[in-house]
Amino acid sequence: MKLVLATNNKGKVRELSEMLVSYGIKVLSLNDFPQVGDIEEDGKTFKENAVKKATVTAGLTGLTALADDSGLEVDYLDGAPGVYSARFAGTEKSDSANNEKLLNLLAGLPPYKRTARFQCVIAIARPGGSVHTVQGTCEGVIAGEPRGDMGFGYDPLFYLPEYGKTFAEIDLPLKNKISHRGKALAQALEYLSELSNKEINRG
Ligand SMILES: O=c1nc[nH]c2c1ncn2[C@H]1C[C@H](O)[C@@H](COP(=O)(O)OP(=O)(O)OP(=O)(O)O)O1
Ligand SMILES: [Mg+2]
Repeated sequence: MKLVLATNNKGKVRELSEMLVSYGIKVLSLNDFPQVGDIEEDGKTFKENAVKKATVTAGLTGLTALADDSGLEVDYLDGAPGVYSARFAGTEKSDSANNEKLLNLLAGLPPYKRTARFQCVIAIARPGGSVHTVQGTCEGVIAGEPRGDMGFGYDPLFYLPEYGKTFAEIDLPLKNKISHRGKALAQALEYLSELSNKEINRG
């Protein structure tokens, strides 16, 4: 089975590919399809954005497309940055500027008030028009300073009390096991295996 990842985020591509390839799925990226330009993320929810990115990509490539819309919800900020996580500090989408803005907004706040969660909605769209969505969540605490250099985005600030580490301090297989994206993708893989079984049975 062939799947095109409807994302321009290299960190997501790395994490999604690692799991998909181990299931024998052939993974293509938007680099292979320049005709899919920038897709405006104008939805109010992760689900709306994921569905849009997957549907547009499936339509323009003629292949099954998988999109991920994700973000960080910080309780003290009433769920911000949420769907605006990528553009938190401006439209140029800088991870370091986003992290700095988040740290400044939480300056002096004790750990028990720094609770947060990552959300991920994965949408799988087929060229015929059908779309399936799944979601995953991962709870954590916003650290007082960045730690670690693995991962991407807000990983250096996303601290997991059970592990005593941030997402940027754990390796990719462990992150995929416990992360919002890994949990959503596990369900997406179940759906994909049902799809490919159906296709095989249809001959
Ligand atoms: O595991 C994660 N570890 C750290 N940060 C993360 C993670 N998962 C999402 N995030 C952050 C990155 C970005 O600030 C926003 C996603 O925004 P989102 O629009 O879904 O992705 P994006 O614009 O980077 O790429 P694209 O839309 O092409 O898939 O949440
Ligand atoms: Mg985006």
